[in-house]
Amino acid sequence: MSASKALVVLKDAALRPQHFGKNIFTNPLSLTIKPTQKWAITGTHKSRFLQGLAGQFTAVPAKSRTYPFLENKVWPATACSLIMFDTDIKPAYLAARYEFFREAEDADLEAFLRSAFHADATDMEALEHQEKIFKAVVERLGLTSMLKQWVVTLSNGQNRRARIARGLLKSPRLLLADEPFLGLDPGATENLAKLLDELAPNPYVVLGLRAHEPIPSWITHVAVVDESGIIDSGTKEEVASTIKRLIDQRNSLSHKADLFDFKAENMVPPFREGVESIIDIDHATIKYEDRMVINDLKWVVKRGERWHLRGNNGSGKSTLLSMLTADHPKSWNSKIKMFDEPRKVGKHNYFTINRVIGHASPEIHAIFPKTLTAFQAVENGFTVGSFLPPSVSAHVAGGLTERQRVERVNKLLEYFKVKGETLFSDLTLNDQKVVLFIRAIVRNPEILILDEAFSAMNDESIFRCKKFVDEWGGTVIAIGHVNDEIPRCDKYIRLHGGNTKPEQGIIE
Ligand SMILES: Nc1ncnc2c1ncn2[C@@H]1O[C@H](COP(=O)(O)OP(=O)(O)OP(=O)(O)O)[C@@H](O)[C@H]1O
Repeated sequence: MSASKALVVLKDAALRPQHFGKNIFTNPLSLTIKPTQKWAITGTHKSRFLQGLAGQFTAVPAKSRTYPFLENKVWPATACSLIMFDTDIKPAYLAARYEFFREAEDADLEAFLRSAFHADATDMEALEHQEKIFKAVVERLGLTSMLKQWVVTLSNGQNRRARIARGLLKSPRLLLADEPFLGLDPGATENLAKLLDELAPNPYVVLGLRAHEPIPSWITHVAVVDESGIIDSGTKEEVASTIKRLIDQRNSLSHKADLFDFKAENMVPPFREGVESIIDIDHATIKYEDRMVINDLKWVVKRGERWHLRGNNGSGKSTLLSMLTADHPKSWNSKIKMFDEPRKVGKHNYFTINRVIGHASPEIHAIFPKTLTAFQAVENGFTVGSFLPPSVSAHVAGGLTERQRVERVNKLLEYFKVKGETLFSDLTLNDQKVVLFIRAIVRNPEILILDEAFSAMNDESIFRCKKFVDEWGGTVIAIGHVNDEIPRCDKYIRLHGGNTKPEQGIIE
């Protein structure tokens, strides 16, 4: 391998799913990625472009996409590793995550990571090398203390880091990481950005970033891609004005009149006479074996309040929400009051609790039945429970007639521009997230829980969803590491894992 040979050369290339299929980009693509350059790809079609760089899709004509740095017999699609987070969410079953017995096929983190190694590496030198890389990658990604933990119990941010680690342990020659920082807290983002900078040439790295995401300082070149193809490419400085234009377009969306034409008719949040607090948690603590995750939490949520639940990856945010939604075994605790009533087995059950909650989260997305149409998926929001398929959860809530329910589903789908007859699996990632958001609000819940609900949505959808939640007057608890991707909140609670008590305050 010559260190001076280009990594990827596209020369008037058309990319197609199959040889005779339709071109993915309207215009032919030309771009050369040199080993001395560090590229980021951005724009609306960056993920498809990254797939093309990773050797997926057919390039027409055949020689229009080449990998000069690879030896002749190396197959590009195996030498290049593409990590995409948006389409491949952890398939953790909500409740199973917190249960204490495991299925035989569950793996601990160490086994999961080691499965990346080639089984044929048997000589001592190769094995020693593997161990060295294993230790370095695990340490750099802050995973050492979790090696014996079941993969399914990792938090979202920890799970992402685990998957990047596994991608690196496969020893690709070129690593393409699409939105690797999504869902990571600022500290984890900084560490990962530093690691990705230092890796080249083992492997070379290309990033996929959203236009408004900060570009790491070490990125030297950027390509901006939309459905037509590459609209600009060059050094970071050369494309700065194109990126600014994209960000300006995004910001101007909030002023578009047609975004505000939806009236949340009949969706005035229910009111309970004489009820003081919606949620009242009185000094609760949660431990996994000896490890404290939630430390002495005292939290009162009043009607109509909007809370931003903050904290680093692994600080206990999802654990807290799972207590509220009765997905956690410790949810049955009289220290948790809802509507001034302490939770009691016999008096409350999973369905009575979730009847008042609308919930969208990455976990629900991961286990959501993909064979429903968008209409059925939203309608499923009238059945109580965060994950059960409609045939199982027959508890219908919402106080509407069937006709009114159908009308509301159709109106919401229309407002959010999603076609009801499309299969959930055929929707774009953006539309899947939108459908899950509508599913959470369709029943007009008393408490709306939005756990990273807007992340990976496009700008227009984020504006529409935020606008909707801002107009709707119910109680909201939102999680999101990026401020742009949460609705307006007036209070925050910050969790610190087991080390320090949670802190609370007003958002100015
Ligand atoms: N069953 C379990 N056994 C042991 N540890 C667990 C278990 N379930 C969760 N954890 C740990 O509890 C901690 C809190 O996880 P949680 O998912 O609540 O974090 P989070 O704040 O939501 O993180 P993120 O921002 O990454 O989504 C993590 O360190 C996680 O690894």
